[in-house]
Amino acid sequence: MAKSAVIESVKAREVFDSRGNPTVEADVILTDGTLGRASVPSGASTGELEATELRDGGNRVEGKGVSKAVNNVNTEINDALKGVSPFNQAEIDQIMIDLDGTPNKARLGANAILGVSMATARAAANALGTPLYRYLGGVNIELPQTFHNVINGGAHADNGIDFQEFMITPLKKTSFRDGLEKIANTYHTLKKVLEDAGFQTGLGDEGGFAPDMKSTTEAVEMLYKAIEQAGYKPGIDIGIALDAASSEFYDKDAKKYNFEGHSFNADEMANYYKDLKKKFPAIISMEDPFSEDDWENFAKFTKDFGDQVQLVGDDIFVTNPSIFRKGIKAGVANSILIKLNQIGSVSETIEAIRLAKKNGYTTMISHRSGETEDPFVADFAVAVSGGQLKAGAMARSERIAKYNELLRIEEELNGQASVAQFPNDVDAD
Ligand SMILES: O=C(O)[C@@H](CO)OP(=O)(O)O
Ligand SMILES: [Mg+2]
Repeated sequence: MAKSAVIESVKAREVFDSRGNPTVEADVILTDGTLGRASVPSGASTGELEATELRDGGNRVEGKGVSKAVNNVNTEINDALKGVSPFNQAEIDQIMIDLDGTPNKARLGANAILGVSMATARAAANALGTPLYRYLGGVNIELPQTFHNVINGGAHADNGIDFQEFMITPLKKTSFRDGLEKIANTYHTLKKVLEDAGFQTGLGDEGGFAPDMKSTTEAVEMLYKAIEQAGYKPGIDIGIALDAASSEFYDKDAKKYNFEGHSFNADEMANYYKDLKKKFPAIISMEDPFSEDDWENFAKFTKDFGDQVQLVGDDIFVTNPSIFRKGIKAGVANSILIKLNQIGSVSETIEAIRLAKKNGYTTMISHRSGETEDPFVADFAVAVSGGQLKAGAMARSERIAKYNELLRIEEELNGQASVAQFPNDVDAD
C-alpha cells in the first residue's frame, strides 16, 4: 500500500444489470498495482432532471448499449486522470465534470463519470487497506435504517398497482441483524398471506412480490396482515413506507393525478394520503407523493402534513444540490432520496447529503431498480452515518448483496457503531 500511488489507468466495460440491460463497470488501476472496481445502476422511473445516462440508441441490445460511455472512459477520462492522486475524491470528480463541460454530464455520460468516481474511491480505500465505508466515512459511521420494497407496482411490475413501492422497515431492533431477521420473517409471511388471498407471488424488479391487485389499500392491508402474522406490531416493531412515484401518473397539462381510476386534483390527492395515514398509522414515510412538476402542492402538503409523516423527495430533487437548495427554500419535503447516479459523482452526492443534514432533512440512500451485484451503496450508507437505505426486498441477489454487505460490516465493527433508528422511534430495549 502506498499513499504516494497515483492513477495509472482507467478502463471500463459493458456488463449487464438485473434487468438484463447493459451498464458501465469501471476499473481504476493505481501505480502500486491496486485495483478499484465499481458498476453503475440504472433506474426505470427516472426524474426528468437526472444527469444523463449515455445510451447508444439503434438496435444494439434493444438500443440500450453503453459502448459510447465505455469508450469515453477508455479514452478521454483515462487521459485526464492518468497521474492524478486517487485520494482526493473532490478533485477527481471536478476534473471529470470540467472535462464533460455540460451541466448534466450529457457529453461523457453520468454513467461513465460515476463509474470512475466510485471505482476511484474503492481504489483509494484498497490502497490504504481500509474498508470503503471507513475510507468514505472516517470515524463517524453508523449502520442504516433499511427499507425493503416487498410489494412492487408502478413502473417496476406488470400489475395494476399505481404506487411503485410498498416498503417495510424494522423499527425496534437490537442490532442490524436483528432488524433484518424481522424483515425476512415478515417477507416470508407476506408470501403466505398473498397466496392465501389467491394472489400470484412472482417478483417485480426490486425483488418484492408483484401481485395483480388494483388498490393501494389492499396492498397495505396485506402488509399489516403479514406483519401481524409474523408476530410483530405494525408501527411499533415494523413500519411501512410508500413510494407513490406520482410523477408517473401525473398529467401535467391537466394538472391531475390519474390514480386508481380517479382523476384527482392536488387537494383530493392530499386528502387521499391523509386518509391512508389515518387508516394505516404504521405508514411512517411517503416518497414523491406529488409530482416533480408540482412543487407548489408538494410544499403545501409538507406544511400541512410534514409533522405526521416523513416526506421524501426523489424525482423532484434528483440528488442535485442546486435543485435541492431551491426545494429547501420552497419548503418541499422533509427528507431527500439520495441516488448516486442521479447526479453522477460521489462528491456531489456527499454535498447533497451535507445540505440535507444542515437543513434538518433526513436522508434515504437508494439503489436503482436496475442494479448489479456491486454493494457500493451499502458501504456508502454506512459512511454517511445516520442515514436510511432502501435497497429492495429480500430475494434476488443484486438486492441481498447490499444487505449481506451490511451484515459483514456489522460483524467487522463488532459493536463499535450503532444502527440508525427511525426519527421518533425509541431505542429497542
Ligand atoms: O423511484 C425510486 O425510488 C427508484 C428506486 O427504488 O426506482 P428507479 O430506480 O426505477 O427510479
Ligand atoms: Mg422514488
